[in-house]
Amino acid sequence: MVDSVPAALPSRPDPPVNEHRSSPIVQEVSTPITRFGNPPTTKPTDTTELEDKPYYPRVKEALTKVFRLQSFRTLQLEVICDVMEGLDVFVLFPTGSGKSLTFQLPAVCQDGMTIVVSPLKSLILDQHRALRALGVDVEMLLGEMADSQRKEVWRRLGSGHVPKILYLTPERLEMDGMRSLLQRLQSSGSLARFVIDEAHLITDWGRSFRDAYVQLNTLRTAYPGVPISALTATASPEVQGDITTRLHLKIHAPWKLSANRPNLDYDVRPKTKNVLSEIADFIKNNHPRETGIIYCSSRDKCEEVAKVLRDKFQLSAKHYHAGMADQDKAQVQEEWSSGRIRIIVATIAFGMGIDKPDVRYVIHHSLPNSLNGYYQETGRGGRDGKPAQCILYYSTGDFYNRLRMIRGNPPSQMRDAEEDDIRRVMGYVTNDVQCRRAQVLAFFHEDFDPVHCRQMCNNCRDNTPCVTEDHTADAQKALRLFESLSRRPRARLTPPQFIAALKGSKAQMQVERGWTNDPLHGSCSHLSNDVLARLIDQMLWHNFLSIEQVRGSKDGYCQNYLTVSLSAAQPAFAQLMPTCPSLGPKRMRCGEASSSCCRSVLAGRVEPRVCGRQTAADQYRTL
Ligand SMILES: Nc1ncnc2c1ncn2[C@@H]1O[C@H](COP(=O)(O)OP(=O)(O)OP(=O)(O)O)[C@@H](O)[C@H]1O
Repeated sequence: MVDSVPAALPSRPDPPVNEHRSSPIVQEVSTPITRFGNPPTTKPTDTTELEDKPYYPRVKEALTKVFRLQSFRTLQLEVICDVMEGLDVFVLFPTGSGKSLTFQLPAVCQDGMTIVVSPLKSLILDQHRALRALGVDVEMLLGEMADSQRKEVWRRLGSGHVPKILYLTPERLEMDGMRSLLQRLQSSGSLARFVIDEAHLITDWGRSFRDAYVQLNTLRTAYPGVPISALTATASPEVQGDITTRLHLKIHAPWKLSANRPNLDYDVRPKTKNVLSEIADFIKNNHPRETGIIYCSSRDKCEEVAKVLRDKFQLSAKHYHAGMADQDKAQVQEEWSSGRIRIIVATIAFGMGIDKPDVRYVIHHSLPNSLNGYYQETGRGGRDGKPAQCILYYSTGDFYNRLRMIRGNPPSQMRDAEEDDIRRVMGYVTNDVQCRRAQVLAFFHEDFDPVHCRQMCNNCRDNTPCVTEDHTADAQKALRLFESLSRRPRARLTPPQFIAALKGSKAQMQVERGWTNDPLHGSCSHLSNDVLARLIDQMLWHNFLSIEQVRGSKDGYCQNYLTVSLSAAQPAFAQLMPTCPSLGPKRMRCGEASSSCCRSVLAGRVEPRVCGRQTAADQYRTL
């Protein structure tokens, strides 16, 4: 069983107030140009101007006295001033950068109530508890609350003595009575603002039919004049546009910081059958006493991995997934947060709202579902600003499993988008040339100069020279041969049989089936098996070919057969250029593919070109 949508999590324990409140991440985010080179997307203003604002003394006092923080992080004050002036704001800051303060602090300083719409019970419980610990007048409305508690909150809301902040899920906002109550509060001037936390879900869960998030598009018309804040760590320009339109935000542009997390080290490794002992060695050698997260794609896998780490490698690991009882989840999360267990092996149900500062590694035992998810999941690491390692293990098998799962659903736009997501992930993991950080950031349409990666990814650390070889013509011949062979009787081809046909094999079955008579049989005999296997993989990941699984009637085992998805004759083919740069101990001359070819990317949207030697950064553009 797989956890696809983050399910409600139990709360985590009270954060102490607060040993990481002036954590080094402040430095990192606030000095991006000098220390990390990558400038924030919105230029910080000269804050002396903002310090002249009439409300500044109140704001500054709240920062130190209520929130017990010493200074603002980059752009926090700018956003807070907009909020104090009753403007809509769209805050696009990376994970762990301190978005919450941009609405919590003004809420404390302003008259009226700020309503915070948040997707997960765990996020709500957590922020509610942390704010109460700071002495802020905050309430929440959750389905799971005791009747008496809920009634008390309703009574407060009805009496006009409203709290400064009210947290609820989007579904609560839709419930009977809530709209009329809020309209009454609005007419009495008691409604200060709506805040939509994790606003990317308006688009994402719109796709997965979380209707209540989509319904937020009526806030502006139902409560005209009430300002809105939208907050997220991840939104492509399209998603930003979608959020702005759906919420009818009146903004000039989002407040944006670079999504770069400079203290995260990105590493991608092929997954072998020894993956668990590799993981155990990595933990024992590098982080024997530190905390980490291991993400798996299914509930069963989480349980299995945690058990092996415990029983075989004597590591302190427990599993966590949405199939567990609330109480068990709460207990595991508490044990991990407090450091009694060091490793949590989880599905993506464990993610949003996890604010443990000292997570030193995040390992993906299976492929993440999307690059967006990968960014969010790795974003749980290093929230204290200190280095954290992110290792992703990938295998073609995991890709097919995910694809099969997606295709198990009826055709829909969402299914297509999910398929697109996993293909992009494969594009990322197999691009072992371009800076990983640059690839991740490019997904968010952010240009990143790999120089500023400071060798904090496995591609930047790898100095092996490489060349690009243009195999478009070979790929086209291969597809034409495949189309031709698959029109014949008994024409099912497995990938090894197809490679053999491309190499011109005279094996008995190739001859018997008449494949050797095809004029294109053997047309790629000049390529090594490795290069051909990679070419076929590229065509699979980019949907020129697909895999059909057939269960054998005798042994019950599944066999993978290739099928055609996109014909070589289609114009889309020319837009994708499978390339296969090869590795060698010395610089390779163009066209010299070594049989140990093991670095390859598919440079999409790049015009086919003659091969030539260039730097990795010149050669590759983002998919
Ligand atoms: N000005 C500040 N100085 C020091 N610490 C801060 C400051 N602002 C926020 N923090 C701390 O940074 C941590 C992350 O803040 P917050 O939870 O608001 O991040 P976020 O941007 O919402 O991240 P995510 O999107 O991952 O949930 C918290 O522990 C918070 O107390």
